[in-house]
Order: sequence, then structure tokens, then C-alpha cells
Amino acid sequence: MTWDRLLRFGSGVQHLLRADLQGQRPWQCPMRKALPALALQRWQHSVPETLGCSWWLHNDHLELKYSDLVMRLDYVWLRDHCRSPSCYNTKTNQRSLDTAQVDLTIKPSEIRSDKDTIYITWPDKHMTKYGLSWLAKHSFEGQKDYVQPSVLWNAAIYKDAQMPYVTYNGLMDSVDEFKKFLEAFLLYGFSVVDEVPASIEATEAVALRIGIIRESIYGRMWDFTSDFSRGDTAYTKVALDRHVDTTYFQEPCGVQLFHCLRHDGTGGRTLLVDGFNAAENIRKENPDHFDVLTKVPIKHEYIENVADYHNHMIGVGPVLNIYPWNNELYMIRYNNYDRAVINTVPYDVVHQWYVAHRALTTELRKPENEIWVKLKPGKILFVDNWRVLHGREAFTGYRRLCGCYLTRDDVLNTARFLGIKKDFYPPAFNNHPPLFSRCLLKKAKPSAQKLTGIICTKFCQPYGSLHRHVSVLSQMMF
Ligand SMILES: C[N+](C)(C)CCCC[C@H](N)C(=O)O
Ligand SMILES: O=C(O)CCC(=O)C(=O)O
Ligand SMILES: [Fe+2]
Repeated sequence: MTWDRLLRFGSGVQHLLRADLQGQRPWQCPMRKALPALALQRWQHSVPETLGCSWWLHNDHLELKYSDLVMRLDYVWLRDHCRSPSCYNTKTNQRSLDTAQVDLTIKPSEIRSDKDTIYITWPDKHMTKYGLSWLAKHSFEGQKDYVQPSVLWNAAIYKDAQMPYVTYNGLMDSVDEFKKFLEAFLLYGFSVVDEVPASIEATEAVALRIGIIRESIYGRMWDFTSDFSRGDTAYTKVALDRHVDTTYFQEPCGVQLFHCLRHDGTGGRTLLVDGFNAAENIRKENPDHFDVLTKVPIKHEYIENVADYHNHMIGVGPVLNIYPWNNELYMIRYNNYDRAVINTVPYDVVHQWYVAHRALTTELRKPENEIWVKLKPGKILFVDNWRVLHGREAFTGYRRLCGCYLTRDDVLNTARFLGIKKDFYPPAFNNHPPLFSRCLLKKAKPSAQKLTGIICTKFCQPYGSLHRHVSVLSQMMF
């Protein structure tokens, strides 16, 4: 074997590469494309091809083929992901290695593989063992393009959805019921628990089953009537248009739950609107409006000086919040009552923003997007406050509502523990087009029998990936 060969091909259970990598020549060899034809045909395998892996040392990364998956692994990444006891604590699942100490031009000095494992020795003689299936699972190329399915709904879709009926006893005593409830919440952005004792204590117990209560200026568990005990319209009898709460927090509360403990009077129904559905419709129909709503920072404010309550909360952010790496919408900050003075952009942008905001408002106000429910003692409504807007009809009489906010991370933590949350971090670079991350599943149910239609939103175009997603989603949902 010549030097070039030794450096370019990996194979065998025996050591293949034992090079002084400081030597210039091998690492300056041309990239794969420029290699002689013979060399290109010479991927070598550790064991019969079907079982093992083959690898190729490039100048700046390791190309590793393992059961049909071709991975390209950066050397610093490989060193950084060493799971040896000195680099990684498997008890705490924390890295002990100081990544800043890794030479950014590091290269393996020795490499070999067998059926399940690849072994890399580094210039300082440290050896790293990588399970091939671990690499397949954690490499960029090995990412399964699953999404957290979410059903963007309007009134008609909701009607067909057959949301599960989960009771207090079911939720507290049965993991299956608990999962049913949370699955519906993840899919639709709201979910109901029924037959709950009409007390603050039972409401709190339900909250704690799902997550951790987020204490705020309103307290831990809150419990209010229309007595204007706090300086906010919520504490009156007037109607409240659709909104999300705590837009004036830098991180608005993730989840809110409502339990109406008593109402002797008329009106007071609760309105729910899927903010993501409305926003995705805007994205489809008028991407420029969508764009403006994702870019213009808007301040929201809560100023209260009532009795002993003195609060001034400020939160700033766009109405539509999207992840920069794939444009996925993750939070809507929409509350026209609490929106503060706009002074962040010049007048012409202000005007564009008003036009875009009007388009969104029009969409949010379409009766076909509204669902109305009457909260009653015994029924707890959970709302994803980053996605689903709520409102209420004016009412008469005595009405007492209790509930709390939950920390979002902890609700998702519970969902992961139950195995019902898939986390998807899509490819973020140009030659790997963003895969769409939200789609409209018509008539999907939490443990759906059937999907009757999947409409992909505009930003997730590539047909190939759409096709893959559809099949992945189908697998998950059927
Ligand atoms: C839910 N609870 C009654 C405690 C608070 C109400 C907060 C109302 C406020 N305008 C907002 O939308 O954030
Ligand atoms: O009274 C209601 O039904 C809800 C009021 C409200 O929007 C809130 O408390 O956040
Ligand atoms: Fe509210």
C-alpha cells in the first residue's frame, strides 16, 4: 500500500492507518473527486459489506458508510463527541471534555473498525470508540425527518377531530389516559380534562400532574371574579377579544389552564382560535405580510397600580416568532389590549405592519376559525398560550374562574418522558433544504385511524421532502 492508499481507505479489523499525520504529503492529497479511477472504486470494508462499515479519510472529515447511510463527520466534531470516561460522564450525560482545548485542525492518527465500532486514535494517543449505530443515530445525515405532528385547525376540522374525553380519575390514575390527553394537547394546542372536582386543590393537582406551575404577578394558582381586584379587563364582565396572555413577558407563559368553578348568569363562553392556522394561512396567501409580522419588534406592556399591586412588565418581540434556521413558527404574540406604543420602526414600516396585522386579525376573526366552548365546573381547559388564542364573551352574574400558568419546558419534558414528543431539528443549510415542520392534517385524531389529507405549508416546498414527511407522518399517525 502506498501512503496515499493508506490514508484514504479504511478497512479491516487490523490497523490500517498508522501515519505520522504531521507529514505534509498525505493530508495534502487531492480530494476524492480528483483521485485516480482505481482509487475511487476502492472503498474497503471491515467485514462483509452488509454488516460492517467502510470509511474514507478526507482532508477535513471522515466519510463513513454504514448500512446505506453515508455520513460526513468533521474531525473536531468526532473529538468533541468522544464518549470515553475522561471526556463524558455517562451518569450525568454531561461532557467533561473542554472543547476549547481541541485543536481545530485535529486529525486522527490511527483508525480502524470492526462490525459495530470504529476506533480513532488521536495525535495525543487518546482513543475514541464510536458505536456505528450511535453515529448513524446522531450524525447530521442520520437524522430522521420526523416532525411533531400538529393539526392546524379551524371549526370544521375541530368538529371532525373527535378530541378524546379524558377524566380527572383517568388522567391521575392511568398512563394511557394521561398520554391521550397530552397527545391531543400537542396536536391541537388545547385539551380538556373532565369530571374534575370543582376546587382549586383539584385543579392544582391536575396542573402538577402535567408540569410545573409558573408563578407570576398573578400568583401561583389564581382564582378570580369580576371584582376588578387587579388592574386588568380580565377582572371585569366585559367581552375579551382573542388574545394570548402575558405578551408583556419577555418569555410569555407557555401553557395556561382555566377551570370555571362557578357561574350563575348568562354569557361568558370561551373562544378559541388556532393562531398557527391563521398565521400559516397568511404565509400562504401573502408571504410579505407574514414576513413583516416576523420582523417588526412590538412592545407589550402591563402597567398596574391598583391597591397594593404595582407592576410594570414589558416584553418585546415580533407577533410571529419563527426559528431562523427553518422558518418554523413557534410562538404568536398577539394581544391588542396589551400592545404598547410602537416606536421601533419608521412610519413607512409602521404602515406595512398595520396592513399585515390587519390581514392576520381578519384571518383570526373569521367565524370559520372560531370555536366556542362553555367552561363549567369540572372541566379544565388547557391552552397552549404560544399557539392558541383565547377570548371570552361578556357575561352577567357571578363567575369564578381559577387556573394557573405552566412552564412550557416542563410540559414538554413530561411529554418526552411519556414518549409522545418527537423532537425534530431539521437540516439548516442550503444544500439540505429546510424540511417543512408543520402541516395541516385534516381530520387527524390523536391516535388517528386515518389521514384524509395533508396540505403542506408554503415554506416547505421540496417535493421529495414533502413526500418523505407524508410517509413519516403516516407511519406515526396510523
Ligand atoms: C389569567 N389571569 C386572570 C391571571 C391573568 C389575566 C391577564 C390578562 C392580561 N391582559 C393578559 O392578557 O396577559
Ligand atoms: O374570563 C375568561 O374566561 C378569560 C379571561 C382571560 O382572558 C384570562 O384570564 O386570561
Ligand atoms: Fe387571557
